[in-house]
Amino acid sequence: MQKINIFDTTLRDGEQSAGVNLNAIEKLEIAKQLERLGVDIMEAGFPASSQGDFLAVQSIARSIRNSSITGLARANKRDIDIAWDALKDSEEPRIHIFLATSPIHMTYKLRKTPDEVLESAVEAVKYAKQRFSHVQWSAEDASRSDKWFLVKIISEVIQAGATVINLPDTVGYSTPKEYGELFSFIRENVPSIDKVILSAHCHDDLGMATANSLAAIENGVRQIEGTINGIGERAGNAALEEIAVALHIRQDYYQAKTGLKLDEIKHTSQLISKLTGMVVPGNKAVVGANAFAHESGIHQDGVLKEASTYEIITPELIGVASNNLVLGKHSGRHAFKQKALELGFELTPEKLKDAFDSFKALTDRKKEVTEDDLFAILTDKQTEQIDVKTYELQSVQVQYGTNNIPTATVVVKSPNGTVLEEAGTGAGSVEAIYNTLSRMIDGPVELKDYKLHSLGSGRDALADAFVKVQYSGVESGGRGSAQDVLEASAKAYLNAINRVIVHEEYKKEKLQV
Ligand SMILES: CC(=O)SCCNC(=O)CCNC(=O)[C@H](O)C(C)(C)COP(=O)(O)OP(=O)(O)OC[C@H]1O[C@@H](n2cnc3c(N)ncnc32)[C@H](O)[C@@H]1OP(=O)(O)O
Ligand SMILES: CC(C)C(=O)C(=O)O
Ligand SMILES: [Mg+2]
Repeated sequence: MQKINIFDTTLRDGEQSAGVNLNAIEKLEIAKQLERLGVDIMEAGFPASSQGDFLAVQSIARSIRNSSITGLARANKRDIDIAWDALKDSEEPRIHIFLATSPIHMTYKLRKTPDEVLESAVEAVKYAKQRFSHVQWSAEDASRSDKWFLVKIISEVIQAGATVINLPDTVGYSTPKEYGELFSFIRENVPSIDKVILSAHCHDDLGMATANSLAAIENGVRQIEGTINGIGERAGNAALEEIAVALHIRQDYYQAKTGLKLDEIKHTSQLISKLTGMVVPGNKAVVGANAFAHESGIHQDGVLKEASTYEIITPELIGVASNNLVLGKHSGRHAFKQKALELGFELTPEKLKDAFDSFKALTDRKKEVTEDDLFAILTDKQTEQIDVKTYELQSVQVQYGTNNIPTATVVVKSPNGTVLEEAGTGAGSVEAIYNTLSRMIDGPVELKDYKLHSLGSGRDALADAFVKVQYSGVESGGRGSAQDVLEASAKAYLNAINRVIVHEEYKKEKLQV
């Protein structure tokens, strides 16, 4: 059975999804979960792209021990130097250098001749090799590149010291047959190809990212790149959970496996969805809410008689509903802590106490506390920086009538401890709250996006609100969950502002060290 290395780029290419903006604290939480999932390599970011990304990559490189950490760099010395500074404390520092090789990218974007691109690639790999023992080189837009040019440049970067060669389908243009043949061609024509690991990196513009990745495996690729939930630039990257489960279920066909702990998939997917605000579609393969739901009579009849009639994947395989510990009004701290651990949360005693208090408050208002509810509470606590003073919602009240102008009265504790109270109106209840809150915040806030959905099912399901605001020169996303949609909306708005404040403090603290 061939082992396939999983290279997760949720924190780099995944974060390139339009509207997604994770701060360093959230990135570290995701990295810890990716480590639990068992990814072999984690691309933590693009250190030269911003100070925030540099700090995030550095903190991940210093904290994660069971996955290799890498960072992206362009083919220039500055990006490589910055990547080294961010990654040098990791267990096994590795760098990912990319440079486009297609005529269209070389001519119009890089404005370089093929010879100049070849020279830059070789120079960059040689330079990186002076520090990094693992150097991955990617031929950006490989699937639209001239194959003989690829043979030439790959041969030379291998000679310069590259240890992994990645041939991305950058714009999701390739078909499975073509993409597989590209790898066969390279394997046949680059004499030194056995010295390196070949990697595939697919995008989903034509909906073929998973199929293309699997075709690459059939043609000798030993590393697959992708993201959880398939998030990423434009239509996204290949969804790693789909590839890992496909290899597991169709071991008979592929004769290959990954080292992923498949029962961590659901938790990882939920965490990433919650922190990025990118909702997983119900019909999404493997992790969608309906992935194991049988609706029609003939299917239900078949499943009742013998599950394998319509069920090729069990929910337990990916970690859904694996235990019976039900939490409610009468549960205590021990059961709560146990449940938190089962859900993959290791909270400090202080945060665990806060989470327990929120859970108890919820049991007073809600008959049944579901795993989705617990997940929301625990994620909020886990990513909260309790030592930074932020805005705190104390109360929100809205008067609404079909013939009245909605009016909100909001009480908020500001970071300096002052309790502020304001009232304001809006075209709707949420707008009334947001107009009021914006007057209470120090500095202008511009609302860019607002989304609301329910967590789980049932009439007392929690509301989960997601907003995007522009504040202090930064675009920031915020989340809030509560039983009431208006409270969830108010919390999400303040959370977006607080994330900017926390991140500024985090940067100040890290840059002083
Ligand atoms: C396929 C991918 O996913 S690639 C990764 C894409 N990810 C990102 O771009 C996210 C982060 N990016 C950023 O924050 C910014 O683009 C930065 C900080 C990296 C660069 O910002 P700027 O210096 O303002 O440059 P800008 O983004 O406008 O243009 C990119 C420049 O890099 C050059 N470039 C692009 N790819 C490469 C490469 N692989 N190696 C060297 N130079 C490159 C372009 O030709 C252009 O150079 P020019 O200024 O001489 O024309
Ligand atoms: C940086 C490279 C590997 C990339 O993301 C792509 O080509 O899609
Ligand atoms: Mg990509």
